[in-house]
Amino acid sequence: MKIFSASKIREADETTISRQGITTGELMERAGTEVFLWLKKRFPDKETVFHVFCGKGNNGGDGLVVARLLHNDNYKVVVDIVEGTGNPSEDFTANFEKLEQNNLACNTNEAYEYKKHKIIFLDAIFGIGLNREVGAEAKEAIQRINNSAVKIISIDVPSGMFMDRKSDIAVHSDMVLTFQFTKLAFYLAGNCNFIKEIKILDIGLDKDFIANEPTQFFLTDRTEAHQRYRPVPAHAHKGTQGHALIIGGSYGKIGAVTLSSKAALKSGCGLVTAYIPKCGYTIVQTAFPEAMVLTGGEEHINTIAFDIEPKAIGIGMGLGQQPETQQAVLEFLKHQKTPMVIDADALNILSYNNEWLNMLPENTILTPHPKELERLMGSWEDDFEKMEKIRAFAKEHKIILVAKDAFTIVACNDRVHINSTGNAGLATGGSGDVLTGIITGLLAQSYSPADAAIFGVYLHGLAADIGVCETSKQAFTASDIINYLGAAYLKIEAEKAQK
Ligand SMILES: NC(=O)C1=CN([C@@H]2O[C@H](COP(=O)(O)OP(=O)(O)OC[C@H]3O[C@@H](n4cnc5c(N)ncnc54)[C@H](OP(=O)(O)O)[C@@H]3O)[C@@H](O)[C@H]2O)[C@@H](O)CC1
Ligand SMILES: [K+]
Repeated sequence: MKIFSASKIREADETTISRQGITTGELMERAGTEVFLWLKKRFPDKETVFHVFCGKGNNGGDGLVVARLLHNDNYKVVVDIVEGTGNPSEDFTANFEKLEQNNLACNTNEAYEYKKHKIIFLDAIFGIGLNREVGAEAKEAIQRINNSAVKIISIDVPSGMFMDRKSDIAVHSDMVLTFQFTKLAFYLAGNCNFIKEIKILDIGLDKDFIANEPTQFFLTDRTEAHQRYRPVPAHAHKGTQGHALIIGGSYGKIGAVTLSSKAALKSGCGLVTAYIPKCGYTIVQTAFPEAMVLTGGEEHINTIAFDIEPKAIGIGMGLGQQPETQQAVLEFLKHQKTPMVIDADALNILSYNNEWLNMLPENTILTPHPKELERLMGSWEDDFEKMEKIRAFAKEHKIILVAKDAFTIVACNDRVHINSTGNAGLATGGSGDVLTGIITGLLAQSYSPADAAIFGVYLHGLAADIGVCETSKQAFTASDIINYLGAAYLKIEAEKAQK
């Protein structure tokens, strides 16, 4: 799914108004109606109290439409107009007047007499139009909302959240009902406390505009993942499903390479060879009998040489950074032409030898976690700068960068893809090793590097989303990601079949 900037969303808005021959007020009525219908379905109990906090712009206007529709549908509605939210917009004023005509008064300071669990706060103070720091009055309203113990639903965006820069204060939403497009700011690490759940409401913006307007940002949602997924061909055999080579491990870190190798095979490739130091030989052969094993070095890898022809290579997991290992990795990378995923210690070795980055084959995939990312490309001021640096770094070195985070980012071909699956259960040792294994396994199955990275990250997160429902987040381990890969594939197959 495309992610547009606030100014592009305004363009979509204007194009829709002109092509569909409607007014801005009619579009606002449509947007408010979608919110109303969603709320009505989710909260059918007419005793529910909706306390709507409105700013004076169009986000506040949306809030007023919702308030009126709820009121006319016999819900209990309380409306507060928040001061210090700019000059009233035309459509805000029109809807404010309609509210009076419908006998719904604002700012009545009405005390709730209702049971607490039936109160819902609707946040319509600011939307995508926030363009300066929030002033004292609006801040107070935001704090009041946040300090409440009730369910908070934001219209379009959590009020106070900037679309293009770091936000210091914003509503902490349980649910954001956002119009037509998801927003980039929702996925940034610094904003993760502001949103628990996102629901995109279709408000019928112009389809041609959405299809044709270019953007650099995409959300890897279900549709996007389905497009990249390649089912196993009916005539497949282990020779056609690709051979993955996983290089890594050192004394005490053989688990990393074992996890990675298992994940590669479970992602669907035909054969897996693990290239490890001799100290891991019995461990890998015993823990993972499906793998073939090659060795180089005793307790750490000191040479990388083999006579097999893998279709993809994953390197770095548990490798260590002994000088001999570093030398072996650099020598190895110098001659590589095979599609490759570089992770962990192999990435660190590359960061100390930055000039090597340009020698990597085009579209080599790098999978750093935040610390490794910083070592590779330097630090960043905020999430927006980080995103921009990632995009530019991938472009400059003609590589694919998989920046692991709560919402993992894949930068390739001057585009940024934000993953939508995964959860805090993935914050566990070895989950990165598993991801590298999955992506290598997909590469071996002839996925393009971009598809392997984007779909691999999605699949990894989906396995965790399915898994934690049975294991809990606390008890979820990297091995569970591998165990639930099958369920993730089955879910994707079932969703595709439903279409
Ligand atoms: N496009 C769509 O798909 C549709 C969009 N719709 C809705 O419109 C929303 C965008 O509305 P919006 O442009 O009126 O801006 P909004 O966020 O309400 O802010 C209000 C105004 O406040 C001001 N202001 C800014 N910062 C401030 C501050 N710190 N402190 C005080 N004031 C501040 C600033 O005005 P200024 O003072 O700069 O003139 C700004 O314009 C969008 O999120 C969605 O809900 C739907 O109705 C229809 C379909
Ligand atoms: K809002």
